[in-house]
Amino acid sequence: MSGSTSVFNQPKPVVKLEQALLDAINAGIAPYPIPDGRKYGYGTAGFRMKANLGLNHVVYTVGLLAAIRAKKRNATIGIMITASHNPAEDNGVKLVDPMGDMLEQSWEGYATVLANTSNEEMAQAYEHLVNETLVDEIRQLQDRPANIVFGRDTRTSGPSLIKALKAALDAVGATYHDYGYLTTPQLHYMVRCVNTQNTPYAFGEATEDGYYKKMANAFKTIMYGRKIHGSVTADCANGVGGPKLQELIKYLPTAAEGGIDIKVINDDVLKPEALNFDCGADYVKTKQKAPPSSKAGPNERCCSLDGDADRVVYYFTDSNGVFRLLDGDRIATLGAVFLAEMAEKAGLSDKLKIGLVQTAYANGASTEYVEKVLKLPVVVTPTGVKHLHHAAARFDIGVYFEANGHGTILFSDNATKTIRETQPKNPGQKHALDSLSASIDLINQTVGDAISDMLFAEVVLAHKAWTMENWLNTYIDLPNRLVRVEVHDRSIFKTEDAERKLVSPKGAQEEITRLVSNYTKGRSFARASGTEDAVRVYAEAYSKHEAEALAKHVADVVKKFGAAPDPRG
Ligand SMILES: CC(=O)N[C@H]1[C@@H](OP(=O)(O)O)O[C@H](CO)[C@@H](O)[C@@H]1O
Ligand SMILES: [Mg+2]
Repeated sequence: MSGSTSVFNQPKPVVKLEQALLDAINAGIAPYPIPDGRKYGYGTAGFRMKANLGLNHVVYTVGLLAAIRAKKRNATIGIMITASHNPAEDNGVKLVDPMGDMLEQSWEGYATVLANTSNEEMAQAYEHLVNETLVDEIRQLQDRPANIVFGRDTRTSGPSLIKALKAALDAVGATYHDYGYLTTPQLHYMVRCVNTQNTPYAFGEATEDGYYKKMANAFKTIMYGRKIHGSVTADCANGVGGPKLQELIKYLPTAAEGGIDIKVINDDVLKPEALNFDCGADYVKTKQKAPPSSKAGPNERCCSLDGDADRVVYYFTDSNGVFRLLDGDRIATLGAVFLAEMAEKAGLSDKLKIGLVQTAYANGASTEYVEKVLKLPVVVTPTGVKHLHHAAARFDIGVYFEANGHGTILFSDNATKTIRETQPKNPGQKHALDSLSASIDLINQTVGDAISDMLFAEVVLAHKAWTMENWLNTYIDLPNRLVRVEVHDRSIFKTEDAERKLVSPKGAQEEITRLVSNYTKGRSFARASGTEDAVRVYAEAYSKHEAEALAKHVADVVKKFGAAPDPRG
């Protein structure tokens, strides 16, 4: 992109990099020009697009940025190549920061600028970026090693993208480890393990074997003396989660040994076009039905992962043949019930502040259940996992989930220390402390992890001896409706109060508030999507009919305010 480097504060480099390095950067990117007219943006989920629209150019620039970020943080940085629940022909790339969290938001802009830089300007842009980000420390930092680890999902475009990535890392002399196939949360886990090894807060062994062992050991500890009833059918979206779950199963005790019977379906990674097709978490959540391939009978426990295994939802067909979804809100409340109960049994209720974090899309009945029945605080944040993650980190035990099934549970350093150092006074307290301690290891705290979340849900159901019906009956979801409205320019829809109120266009919120007041238990909001060119309208109310009517009326308000300007002026 011509002139792209002008966004950096320093128009002229303060420190000149060696010509050999700049030449290597230019030579490396030569095979990967930006196709005409393409523009890229680092969004909620990194860069994501049809793989053949210049994604290898983008991946190369992500490699360059990762090297700079690794020097800046003096730590290993992760890169994941995946397009999650998107169709097979898409792919994407995102960066993972040292503790296994998402790239710091202030660097997303650098990623976008570099991705939009033309091949001719790449070395110069890299030099500018080094000067911009490594500022005063530049002389020492430039000489620091840069270490990167990366993995990918099963898409056919993966190998060529990895080739572009390696070209970038080789050009700037970074060291790296290629993990091959990994789920997104496994890559996050590896990054945290690498960066914490030989420290008092070591996260684990940075290998797949280490990941499975840590999870399996924690599972055995919590399961002690409990029994999982029946089997769970896990739909793996024909993605990388399939083989990885199969691998984990080898480490887990079987049902006969007091363990778990996981029936893996949709785990065909040899048919690339099958990925996320008519299966997976996104299919089940948006279509509100089981994948057609599912053979599960009435009341049988099922769950679906997405293509990179960072989301999971549960479901079953009840005795009347009605499909019942237990989404992220349900997994969150299930986790909260268990952890609050264990904290109480461990005598730590006063010491551990447990809270739930949701977005405005969480069903109002789940919020009411947590606040009124569980008597735990609920915080609402804007959409996007990074917002939830940060809010959850403010609790001792912070449970966060998006309704779509992406979420995890965070334990603060204080909580971990308290749980691990409290001396039990009786067997009951010991069991509760052991269960809490094992939960810390079972849950992948770096990011939502479908496999770990699934095991945790299974363990909690076993502890409570709950059937799917029992779980469903903890509260009754308010009927709801999500509508997508296409408008002339979605950027005029600006919100406040965790996206629950529109501040612009002027007058729109007043109309929505007036509409909502006509409905029993009515709640509705409109916000611009961060991932699609549309405004989303969510509505819930006491009855299905009312929820649908409210959604339609609010969508009409959005259409009216979002209509194209009158061409006659
Ligand atoms: C209503 C909804 O499900 N929104 C999704 C969707 O965001 P939007 O900004 O609404 O397009 O994609 C995000 C990224 O995957 C995910 O975090 C979020 O939950
Ligand atoms: Mg995903």
